[in-house]
Amino acid sequence: MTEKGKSVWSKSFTFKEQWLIIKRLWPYALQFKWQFVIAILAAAGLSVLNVLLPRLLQFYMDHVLTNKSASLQILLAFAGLYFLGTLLKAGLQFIQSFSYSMGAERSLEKIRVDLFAKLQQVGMTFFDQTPAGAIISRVTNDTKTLYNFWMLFLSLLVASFSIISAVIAMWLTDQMLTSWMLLFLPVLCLVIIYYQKFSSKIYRQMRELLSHLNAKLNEDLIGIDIIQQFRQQVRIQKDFEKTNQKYFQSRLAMIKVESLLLYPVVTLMFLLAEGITLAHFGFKSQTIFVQAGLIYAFISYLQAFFNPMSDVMNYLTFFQDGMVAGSRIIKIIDEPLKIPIQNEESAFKITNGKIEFKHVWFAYQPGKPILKDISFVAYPGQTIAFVGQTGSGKSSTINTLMRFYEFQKGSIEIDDHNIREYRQQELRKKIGLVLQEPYLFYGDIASNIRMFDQKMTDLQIKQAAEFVQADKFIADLPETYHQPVSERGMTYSAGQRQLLAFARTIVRDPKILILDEATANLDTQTEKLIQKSLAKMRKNRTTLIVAHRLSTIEDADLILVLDHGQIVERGTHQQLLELRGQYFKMYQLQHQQNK
Ligand SMILES: Nc1ncnc2c1ncn2[C@@H]1O[C@H](COP(=O)(O)OP(=O)(O)OP(=O)(O)O)[C@@H](O)[C@H]1O
Repeated sequence: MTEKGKSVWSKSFTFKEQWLIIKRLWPYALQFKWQFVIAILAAAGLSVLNVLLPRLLQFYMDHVLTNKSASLQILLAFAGLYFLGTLLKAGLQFIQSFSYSMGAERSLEKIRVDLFAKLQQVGMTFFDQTPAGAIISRVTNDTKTLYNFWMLFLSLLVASFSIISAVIAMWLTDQMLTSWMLLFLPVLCLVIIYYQKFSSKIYRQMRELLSHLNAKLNEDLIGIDIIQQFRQQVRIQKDFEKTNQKYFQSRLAMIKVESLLLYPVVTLMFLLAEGITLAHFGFKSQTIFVQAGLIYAFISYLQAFFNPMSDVMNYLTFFQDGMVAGSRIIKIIDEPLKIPIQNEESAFKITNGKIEFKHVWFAYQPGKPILKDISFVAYPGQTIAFVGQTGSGKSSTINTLMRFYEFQKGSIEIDDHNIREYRQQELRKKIGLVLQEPYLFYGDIASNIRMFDQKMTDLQIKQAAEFVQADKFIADLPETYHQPVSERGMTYSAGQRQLLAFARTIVRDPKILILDEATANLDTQTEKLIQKSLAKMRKNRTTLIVAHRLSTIEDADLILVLDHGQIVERGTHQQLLELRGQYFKMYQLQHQQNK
């Protein structure tokens, strides 16, 4: 739903907008043009066969069956010919459906790849502004919707071929009756338009309710611990049942509309046309002899004329959806890159790990500075700690150094070179970042340390685990380094997950280490254990630590106290205590709490 409560699915597009969307999606289809061309040729062949086969039967009924002197060979020849024709029809049907679906699926696969590639480049700002659920929906649901949109084109083509060939065949059989049948065309168009309007509305409601159901499910699963803690299960269950019931009702409405209108209306018109045909030939037979085969053939042409209409009606329901899905996909593909630019030609290497912030200003949103005039130097091997109230800008300082976001004023230097002068790969390789909540991937312990770098040896992984003292808990696991990890590693304790994150970082031997509240989620006992690993990791590395618990950073070479994005105090633990300012107050407060 949009902010005004109006659904995105009801967005209407002007003809120009629709044309632009189709024009943008067109190149994806063009890449698989041969699949589509083959499918179209098969569709054309099918429509020709659909009129040739009844013609053959007509001849058989009127000239062979009625001819008593026809030999068995002729009868068999007709049977064989009809059988071959039917076989060819089945073959063409297969080619049409298979080739078109392949082309459609391939083009959608390409769209998904492009979308994913774009998501890797758009930068953090995009993710701040776009909910994860919406992005997942773009890559999965919207591309799936486009499949039906592609199928609409096929159904329109098949219907056009079918109508043209049927009308030609009917015209050659009986011109007057064909003229009457042509009167059905505007009626059919009206039925299609009416059905499309009606069914699209219900379909849209159905989609909204489904996304509502998905969102509910997502929220309920993510917040399951809070739900249980606050004993909200019954309310949540009832809520879910209500949403589910609404969705069921909308599905029911859709099923009713489809069952009532989709096929029966076209069948009804076909029956009417059939009745007119029989009446027409009945009257005609009063004056001239009418052959039975001719009537059969004409009715078969009528089938070819009416049958594809149900498919067109069915797929037209997805037209609006296809437009919405297409426009949203294009929006991501066209999203301007917000990732900070690095000099990818540069050969600079980070060798010492000196970091210098010079009067850095940074804002997530224009005009709202979060970091104001930040300056400090971290000499190689030193540990610098950032402390301050929540929201004071500690993590934002790290975000600018990690180049997740572009800062606006001042400069950041590493080993006396502008940070923009390093290749992104060099920065990512030489700066190790450990966050408060480590993310473990589906796989096993080893793959989570290796981070899918196949060049890394098992020995390196073991050494890294030993270094951070993760080896002890790994040795106790039934499958040690091959113990499976699933569901973001939720079967491991917070401390174990953090040790794995340390091992994963240290195995890459970074020159600079950044710990953003890396021990905040741990109990004091585990934290003490982990501090030992951290002390080893920090040796010979420039380390920036963001911490709430001041006891963990007392030994830092420099402590920076941030307040509303500014450094308000700086010094060692001892110096800051003597200063009796903000740091002193924070220290006293924590000290009292710990007593
Ligand atoms: N991605 C973002 N987009 C917009 N504003 C943000 C974003 N991240 C943080 N902020 C804002 O920037 C300010 C500083 O946030 P930051 O995370 O740097 O604080 P912090 O000192 O690390 O806080 P904490 O100790 O709670 O982690 C806050 O006002 C916050 O609301």
